[in-house]
Amino acid sequence: MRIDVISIFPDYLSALDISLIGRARQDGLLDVRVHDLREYTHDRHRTVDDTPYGGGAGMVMKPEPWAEALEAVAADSPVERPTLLVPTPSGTVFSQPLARELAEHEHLVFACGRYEGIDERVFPWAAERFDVRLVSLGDYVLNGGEVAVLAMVEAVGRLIPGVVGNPESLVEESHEDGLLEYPVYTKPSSWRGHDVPPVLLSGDHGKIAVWRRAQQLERTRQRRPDLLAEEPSA
Ligand SMILES: COc1cc(COC(=O)c2cn[nH]c2)cc(-c2cccnc2)c1
Repeated sequence: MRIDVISIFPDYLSALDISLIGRARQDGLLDVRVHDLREYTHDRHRTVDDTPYGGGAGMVMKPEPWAEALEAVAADSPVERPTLLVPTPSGTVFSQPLARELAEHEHLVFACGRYEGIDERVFPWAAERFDVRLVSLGDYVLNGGEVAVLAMVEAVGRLIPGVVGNPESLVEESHEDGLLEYPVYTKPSSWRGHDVPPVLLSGDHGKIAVWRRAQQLERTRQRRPDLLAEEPSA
């Protein structure tokens, strides 16, 4: 998979050089390229933003640098229509199913917005060449999309075969089956007056599986009842 990230703070993405994603890049499983949006400006001050039409506080990212950066990325894309992902509070919610879908794509391009956002006209313009997805990581506002991109690249990258050493560890995990994960424990079995639930020391794998599923349901009921909400019957 090829991943391109466009940002005015490319160094923010240096976390992609280390750990799991860094190793996957060294192993040739991921081709990650980070681009400085300012390389696509032509004025002395390398301007990427301007005041908002209609007034209001803050600044808006100019469309032209984005168009030139996206054209450059599309020019040597391995596919006809790369997927353009734009982290924004006004996007559809990112999820494990979406991460699984994106892990099948050949070329992902991430646009990191800053300021109050990107000129809205960039998205219909980009839609001629890209499959444009505005994606939210949650109902809060960050100063820029970089942190969200790091999260999404990790969520998607770890699903690519070979990136995670033991693919078994990808099966039983939070949200994979729509429920929160069960509690986990390791040695010592008694720690500062807190003991590991005895069932986990029983060696009875059937009972352990039942206990774990019950824990998942209880946790999900307590912390994320929305995940259990019944789909409205059609
Ligand atoms: C592309 O346009 C953006 C992107 C971002 C960065 O992403 C997030 O904040 C985010 C992504 N999932 N959850 C939060 C922030 C704004 C923004 C909007 C209003 C005021 N201030 C900033 C606009």
